[in-house]
Amino acid sequence: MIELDRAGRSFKVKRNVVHAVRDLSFTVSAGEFVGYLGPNGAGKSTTIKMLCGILTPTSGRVRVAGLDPSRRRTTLARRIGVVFGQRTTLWWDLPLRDSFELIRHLYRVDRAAFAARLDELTETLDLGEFLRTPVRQLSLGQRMRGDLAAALLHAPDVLVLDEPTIGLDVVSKASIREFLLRQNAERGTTVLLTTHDLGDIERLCRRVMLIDHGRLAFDGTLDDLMATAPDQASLEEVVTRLYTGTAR
Ligand SMILES: Nc1ncnc2c1ncn2[C@@H]1O[C@H](COP(=O)(O)OP(=O)(O)OP(=O)(O)O)[C@@H](O)[C@H]1O
Repeated sequence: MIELDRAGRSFKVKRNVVHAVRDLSFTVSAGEFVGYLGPNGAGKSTTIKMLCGILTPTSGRVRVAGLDPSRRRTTLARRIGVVFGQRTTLWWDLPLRDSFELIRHLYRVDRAAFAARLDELTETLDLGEFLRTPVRQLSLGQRMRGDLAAALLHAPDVLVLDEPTIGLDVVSKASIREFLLRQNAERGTTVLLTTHDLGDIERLCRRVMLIDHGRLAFDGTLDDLMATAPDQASLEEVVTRLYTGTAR
């Protein structure tokens, strides 16, 4: 479902070249739920932007649902849902329901399919109480649930999440995690999750990829990841060792 073959992306900054992502190869199969970890500045957001076609790779090849994201961005938009936890894709002054209606038009979702999907998402994400509330009046947790619904209204095959639980309290996090697990298990949605919250990884991901300085530093199961450190180490300790290079 997601395929990177020696993908790279660099940026020219004044006279220097920043290699945000280099020589990155991995495959995510349909139905997988994969955690994508890495320290600040490792290249996670750059990877995600290449996956949704916002950035074109400067080398190598990227495919999502068989499509070249930067060339087929509009076609791909029907197959992929993206949530950037730090930013909203909703219209700030509009009631949540109106944002969803605009998204229905943008994605040309059939009216009946949209109504059914919205009912389902309203129930599973518990949106009923604030569907008529302008987005700017929503709490962070409510807004995040709205953003998740917006990313899934067109029933995409792939969901890419960039820090979807950032700033949320434990109860809101738990309900979003529960929702994502169900979305993956019941609908078979492929999920790539970027997060600095290791609780998200422990609760949701069987497979973990770790990127550091733009390169893939680990790709395996959560158990394999834990096995890189001595017994009894917590996930936080394991990841810290990898980030600081003591395990390499
Ligand atoms: N548009 C840009 N122009 C120049 N440099 C960039 C640009 N976008 C990203 N970079 C650089 O590329 C590197 C990777 O950045 P990226 O945002 O992908 O990291 P990240 O892993 O998402 O980090 P964080 O966890 O802090 O969000 C960083 O050194 C960053 O400064």
